[in-house]
Amino acid sequence: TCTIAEPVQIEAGQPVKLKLGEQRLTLQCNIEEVSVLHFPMDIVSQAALVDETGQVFAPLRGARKSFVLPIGNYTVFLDITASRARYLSPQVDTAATAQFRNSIHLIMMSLFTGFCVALALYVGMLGRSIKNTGFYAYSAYITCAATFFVLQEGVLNAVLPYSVLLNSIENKLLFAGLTVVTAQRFIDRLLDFPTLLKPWPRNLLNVSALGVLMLAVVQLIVPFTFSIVLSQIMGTLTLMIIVGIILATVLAVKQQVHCARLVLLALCIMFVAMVLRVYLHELSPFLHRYALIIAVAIEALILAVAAAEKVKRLDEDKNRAYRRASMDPLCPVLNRRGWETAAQSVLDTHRTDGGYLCLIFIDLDKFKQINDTLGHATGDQTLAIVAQILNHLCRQQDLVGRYGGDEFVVLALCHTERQAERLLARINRRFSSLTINVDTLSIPIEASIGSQIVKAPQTDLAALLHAADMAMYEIKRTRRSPEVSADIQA
Ligand SMILES: Nc1nc2c(ncn2[C@@H]2O[C@H](COP(=O)(O)OP(=O)(O)OP(=O)(O)O)[C@@H](O)[C@H]2O)c(=O)[nH]1
Repeated sequence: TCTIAEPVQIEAGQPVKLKLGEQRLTLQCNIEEVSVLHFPMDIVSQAALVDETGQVFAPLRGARKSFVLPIGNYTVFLDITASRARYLSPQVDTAATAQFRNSIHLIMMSLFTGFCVALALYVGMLGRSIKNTGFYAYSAYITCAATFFVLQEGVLNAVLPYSVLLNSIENKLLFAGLTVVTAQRFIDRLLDFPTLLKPWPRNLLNVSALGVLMLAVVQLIVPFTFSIVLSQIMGTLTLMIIVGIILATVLAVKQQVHCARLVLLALCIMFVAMVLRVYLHELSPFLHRYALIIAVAIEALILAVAAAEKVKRLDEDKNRAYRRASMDPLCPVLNRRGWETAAQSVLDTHRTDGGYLCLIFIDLDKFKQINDTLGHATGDQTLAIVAQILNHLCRQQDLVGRYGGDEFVVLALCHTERQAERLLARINRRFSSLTINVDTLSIPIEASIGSQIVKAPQTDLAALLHAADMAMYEIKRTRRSPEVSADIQA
C-alpha cells in the first residue's frame, strides 16, 4: 500500500488538488511486491521522485510518468511542477498490472491513431476526386483531433521521454483550437450553413471558431498566468460553439438537409460520452479512460460516412446537370454539343489506346413529308422512336446523338475492323426495312447512311464528320428517285 501523507492524508489513487508551480507530495509506502507509481503528464510539466537520502528514482519510459517502487517500508517525495491548479491521481500498481495497462494503452491509442489517419486520407481523397476542398477540412479536423489525443495521452513519451514540446499544455491547447476551427469549417460546408443559417448566426460561429484559434495561438506566447486565463476563455467559447453547432444541426434535420441526421447522431455520441465519462469510473475504469477516444473514433466514422454520402449526392447532381445540358430535349440521345464533347474524348482515347473508330451519319429520307402529311407531333414521335432504335442497335459505350433535324450520328470505338463493320451492317440492315408505329399509324422509314471506319489517330472531329456526311450524301444521291414514294398507311 501507499498513502499520500502530505499535503493531504489520502490513499494513492485518490485525487490530490495541485497548486500552480512547484510543490512536494510526501508518500508513505509499504510495498510488498515491486510496484510502479504512475500518473498522467497532462497538467504536470516536471516530476521527480526522491527518497529521504535525496536519491533520485529513475523514471520508466511510457505514456504516463512512472517510477519503480522497490519492496520495503519507506517515505518518498514526489517533486512536481504543475501547469494548472487541478486534481492529480498518482496511482500505485504492481509492476505486472502497470505493464499490462501500459500495453493496453498503447494498443488503444495505436488503433485510434491508425483509424483516424485512414479516415482522414479516405475523405481527403474523396474531396480531391470531386475537386471540393471543403472535404479537406474533415481531414484537417480528424488529424488535429488525433494529434490532440496523442499528445494528451502522452503516447509519444514512450519514444521521446521528457520532451517539453510534447507535454506542454499550451501545445495541446493549440491542437484543441485547431480541432475546433476545422470541425466548424467542415460541418459548415457539409450541412451548407451559408444557405441554412441567417448571416448573423453563421458569422457568429465563424468568428467564435477563429477566436478560439487566435486564443490558442496567443496563449503559446504570453506569460504563463495570462495563458491560464486565455485557456479558460477558450474553453467557454468552445462550449458555446458546440452548442451553436448542435442547434444549427437540429435546424438542418428539421429542414431535411442531406446528412444532417448523421451529423446530429455523431454530435450526440460525443456529447453523451463527454457527460457520461465522469460517471463511468465506478462502472468500468476501462470505459472511464477510453470512452472519449472511442466516441471520437465513432464520430469520425459517422462523419466520414456523411462526407461520402455528400460526395455521392454532389456527384449525382453534377451528372444530372451534365446530362440535362447534353441530352436532346426530344430524343433519348445526346444533343449536338453533348455528342461533340463526348466524341472528342473518344478520339483522345483512340489516340492513346488504338483500335478502330466507326463514325456513322444517318439522315432520314423524305422526313419533311411525314411532317407535312401526318403533322409535326407525329414527326416528333417518329424522331424519338428512331433514336430509341439506334440506342438498341449500339452498345452502351457507343455515342448516339441527334446532330440536327432528322440527322443522327453514332461514334463507336471498336477493337477490330470487323466489329466496326458489324455495327454498321446492323444499322444498315435495320433501316433497310423499317416501319415504325406511331399511335395507329404504320410509318415506313428510310434513311441514307454514310460512314467512316478509320484506324489512324484522329485529331479533327469536324473533318471526320465531314467525310461521313459526304459519304451519306453520295448514298442519298444514288437512292433519290424522282417520285415521292413514302407509303404511309393509316
Ligand atoms: N417533327 C419535327 N420535324 C423536324 C424537327 N427538326 C427538323 N424537322 C424537319 O425535318 C425536315 C428535315 O429536312 P430535310 O432533311 O432537308 O428533308 P427531308 O424531307 O428529310 O429530305 P431528304 O433528307 O433530302 O430526304 C424539315 O422539314 C424540318 O422541318 C423536329 O424536331 N421535329
